[in-house]
Amino acid sequence: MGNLLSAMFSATDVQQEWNRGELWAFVYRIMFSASFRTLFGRHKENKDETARLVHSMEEFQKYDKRFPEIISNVPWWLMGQTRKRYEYLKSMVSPAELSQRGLSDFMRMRQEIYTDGELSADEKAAFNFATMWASLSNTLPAAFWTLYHLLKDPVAMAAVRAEVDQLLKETGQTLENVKEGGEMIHVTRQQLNDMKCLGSAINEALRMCSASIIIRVATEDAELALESGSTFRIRKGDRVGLYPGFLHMDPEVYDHPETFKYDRFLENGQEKTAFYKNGRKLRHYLLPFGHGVSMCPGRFFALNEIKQLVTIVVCYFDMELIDMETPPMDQSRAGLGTLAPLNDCLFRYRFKQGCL
Ligand code: HEM
Repeated sequence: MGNLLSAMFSATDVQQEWNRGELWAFVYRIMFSASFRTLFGRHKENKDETARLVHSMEEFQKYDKRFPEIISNVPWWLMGQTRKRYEYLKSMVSPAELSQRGLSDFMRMRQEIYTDGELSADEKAAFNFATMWASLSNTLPAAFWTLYHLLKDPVAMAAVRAEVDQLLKETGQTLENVKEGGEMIHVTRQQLNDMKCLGSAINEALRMCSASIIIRVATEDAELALESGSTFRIRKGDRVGLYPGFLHMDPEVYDHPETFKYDRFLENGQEKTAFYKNGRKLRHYLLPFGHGVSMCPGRFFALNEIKQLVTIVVCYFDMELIDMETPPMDQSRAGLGTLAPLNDCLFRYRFKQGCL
């Protein structure tokens, strides 16, 4: 929460007048810097890294734009500065660099796993960068779409605001005692878990924007029977790609799947888990984080971070969309993770009265 708050305050002109900005760029900058600091820690010597982080973010953004080509094995020499950017970003998370930082438990445990093998420093840096990419490139679009849809739907935003208000009251916090440099809001992990309404809105954003292909290698010959009655014969060693996006947009499972319904995953104040297809209750109805042994290990972190972002926005800011037309999703990334908006959208924001 502390990293998000400081990223938020340094990314915004602290004033109570309306500021205009672009929502995707705003979310990107805040979430990049907060996520990086939370996962990889702060530098022990270089306390103020703002300029370095902004540069890394710009390099990451350019690298990530090329990701569909990188994954398709387009040679580096056809991709301009991409290789240089990759090397630079790897150096940000190399073992030597990480030894200078106060790492999160998650990253510390991953470093411990690597020491058991015989990986070179460069290979370890490459694995760390893969984690960095997996965390940022998926969480940032998910955070954007959650905030975008809440800003677009006043009923959804009012419901989330009521939940945040309730949480503040229960812990003796009020917006009046939140002052710059003074007391900051704080929420516990349990409180984040209890935010079912916001959790539902995030699930709904993920349902609509996640487009990962889950790839598995068959370890033995098998036969896959489909509902339609046809069967697929799978040989040992075959790669199987599953695309949950079809399920997420199936109108039989989710009525009006193109519409954002913040309470789709909410039932009597609890998380709704009953979804049906052909009259049968589905065991798996939402798979933005994959499934099984290699299911995303960062899912709790990502969900909590998005909840914290929205909580901060609700507590400290007035925010309104100026562009009301929903931007299309960047389909060039279909299959690779969550989809970012293809173009940015204007919004305006100001600090709430009493927050300065
Ligand atoms: C909304 C945000 C996120 C989404 C939608 C997402 C989605 C996914 C998906 C679909 C997979 C593949 C799972 C499978 O094959 O079954 C995956 C793997 C992975 N994710 Fe995430 N992820 C998110 C955030 C994060 C974060 C924040 C981190 C790190 C803190 C992270 C680290 C990883 C890693 C290391 C893997 C590889 C796991 C393995 O192969 O064993 N992800 N993620």
